[in-house]
Amino acid sequence: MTQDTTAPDPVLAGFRASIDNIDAALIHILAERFRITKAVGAYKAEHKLPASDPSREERQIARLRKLAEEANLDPDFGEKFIRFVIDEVIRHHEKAKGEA
Ligand SMILES: C=C(O[C@@H]1C=C(C(=O)O)C=C[C@H]1O)C(=O)O
Repeated sequence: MTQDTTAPDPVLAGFRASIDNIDAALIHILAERFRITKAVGAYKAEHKLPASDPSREERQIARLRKLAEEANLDPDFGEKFIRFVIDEVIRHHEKAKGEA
């Protein structure tokens, strides 16, 4: 017999309510991070500083991999996620330099 996927499932709905709250928090946290990195981009453009700082990124990634391990999160996933975010920030910084 196939499962009726339209029937309300309060257990699944409870899990999903929590996932929705966590996703909302992630969006707010990311928005706040991009708000501050935008200010960094403007500062770098004004002071003719390079858009990226690979040694800072290396330290961040090492720190976050350790935090991920301690939090029982796959450190490779943690690194991929922060790399994705940082690459987007650098793209914004390069654009800000082009506009300065
Ligand atoms: C935000 C900065 O600019 C870049 C972006 C980073 C980030 O998103 O964490 C880190 C280093 C830089 O490559 C910075 O230099 O601090």
